[in-house]
Formats: sequence, C-alpha cells, structure tokens
Amino acid sequence: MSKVIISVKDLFKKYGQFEAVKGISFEVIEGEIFGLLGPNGAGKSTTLEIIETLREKTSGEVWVNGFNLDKDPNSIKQVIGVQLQTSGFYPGLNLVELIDLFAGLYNRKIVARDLLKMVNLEDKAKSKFKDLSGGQKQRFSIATTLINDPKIIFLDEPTTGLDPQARRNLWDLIKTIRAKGTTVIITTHYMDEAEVLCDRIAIIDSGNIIALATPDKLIDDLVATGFERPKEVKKANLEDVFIHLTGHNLREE
Ligand SMILES: Nc1ncnc2c1ncn2[C@@H]1O[C@H](COP(=O)(O)OP(=O)(O)OP(=O)(O)O)[C@@H](O)[C@H]1O
Repeated sequence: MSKVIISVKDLFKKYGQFEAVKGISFEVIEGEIFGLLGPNGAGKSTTLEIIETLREKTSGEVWVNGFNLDKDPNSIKQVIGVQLQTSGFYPGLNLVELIDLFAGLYNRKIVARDLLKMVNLEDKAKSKFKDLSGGQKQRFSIATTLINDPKIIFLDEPTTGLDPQARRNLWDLIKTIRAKGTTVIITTHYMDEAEVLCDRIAIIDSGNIIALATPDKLIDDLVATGFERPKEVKKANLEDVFIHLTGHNLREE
C-alpha cells in the first residue's frame, strides 16, 4: 500500500486582497517524485513554502508525515530538507566547512566528504561556493537539503539556468536520491524535465490545480481530445545535436 506523506486540503493564501492560492488539495505519495508545474506567478513557490513551514497560510490544512502544520511545525521541519538560501553560504568557508556548519545547526554528525561524494563534488571539497560552476552550485545546494537525512526534499527550479549536460547530471542525482527512498517535490518550467523525472505532476494556474496525474496520463488525455502536433516531429531535436556533439558525461564544469 502506498503511504500518503503529504496531504494538502483546501489551501488558501492571500497577500492582502490578492488570492495567490485558491483552495487547492493534493496528496504526495511516499517515495515519489512529485512535480508542481505552472506559469510564473501561479502559486507554486507560495504552496511549497507553506508546506515547508516558511510561510503562513490563510486557511486550509496541511499534514506532512502525519504531523499537522498548525500543531506540530517543528516535527515537520525535522523530516524535510529545503534548499538553503545561498546568502547563508559564508564566503570564507569551503564546502566541507559549510556542511560541517549546517550539520552543527541541525545537531547532526555527518561525514561531509561522503555527502560531497554523493553529489560528485569530492574534488571541490576545499573550494569556496562562489568558485563553483552553475551546475556544481546546484549540486551543492541539493547536498545541503540532505544534511538532516530528511524523508522529503523540496527543490524549487533546481535546473534553471543550467546547460543541457548539467541538467541531465542533476536529473541523475535526483533519481539517485529518490532511489534511496526519499520523496522529492520539485517545481520546474521545463516540460521535458517533468516528463523524465516526475511520477506525477500537478499543473497549477492562477492559484488552482487544473490537472493532476502521471505525465503519461496527461498526454494520453490530450491525445484523446483529438489533439495532434501541428507538424511532423523530427527524430531528433537541437538538444540531441548539442548533447551528441559536446558529450553526455560529467565534465569539468
Ligand atoms: N510576499 C508577497 N506579497 C505579495 N504578493 C506575493 C508575495 N509573494 C508572492 N506574491 C504573489 O503571489 C503570486 C504567486 O507567487 P508565487 O511565487 O507563489 O508563484 P510561482 O508559481 O512560484 O511563480 P514563479 O514560477 O514565477 O516562481 C504572484 O502573483 C506573486 O506576485
């Protein structure tokens, strides 16, 4: 039996008179990669931040791993991993020192180098965050979500601004994390990414969930309406050309 690990019921969020989230309900199953998709301003980050206990809701109910958001936010904080603001990455510290610092804040003992190994940054252990490439920065940021050995991690647009290989490397990393049993909630503006990564996706528009299913089901439903792509699709696209020419492997970024 699949276990519901996050349950959101009739969630509303108002900023002044403006309703950013208009009564959404959904459940996330333990161990899945769940995507929140939607145009800019749809309410994705607001929804995530409420679940993460970082933002007040206006009304509705949220449970995370059986803990009620209103009654037990501290228990929720213990079982989730969130990407820390990069402003918290003290410029004088190297990656190992930063992980040791955060582990101390979480009151956890972890081997920083093991965590860096998992995200393929072993050889950057002594580097400063600011000296990393965009892809490496994102991998480090994902590593910081894992410091407290969470049951659920939240990734807000983790691949925005990355080149095609760096995005694929990050997809592999996210799949590895999920394979260890961690539930992943991700927002993205890339539909190819959602299709490759997500078990299920919710599409949010203007504060409402307008669709929620597996990527396959959503595509099948559209095709069932008689939809056809306007023109014959080539067997490869420009991204395939780019990857083919520049290589797929983890490079020195
Ligand atoms: N602190 C705030 N005060 C007032 N309005 C806000 C605040 N934060 C967000 N909003 C508004 O709420 C709406 C939803 O914002 P939110 O950041 O949740 O959207 P999003 O789906 O994450 O968008 P994006 O894809 O651009 O990140 C937007 O119209 C935004 O302008």
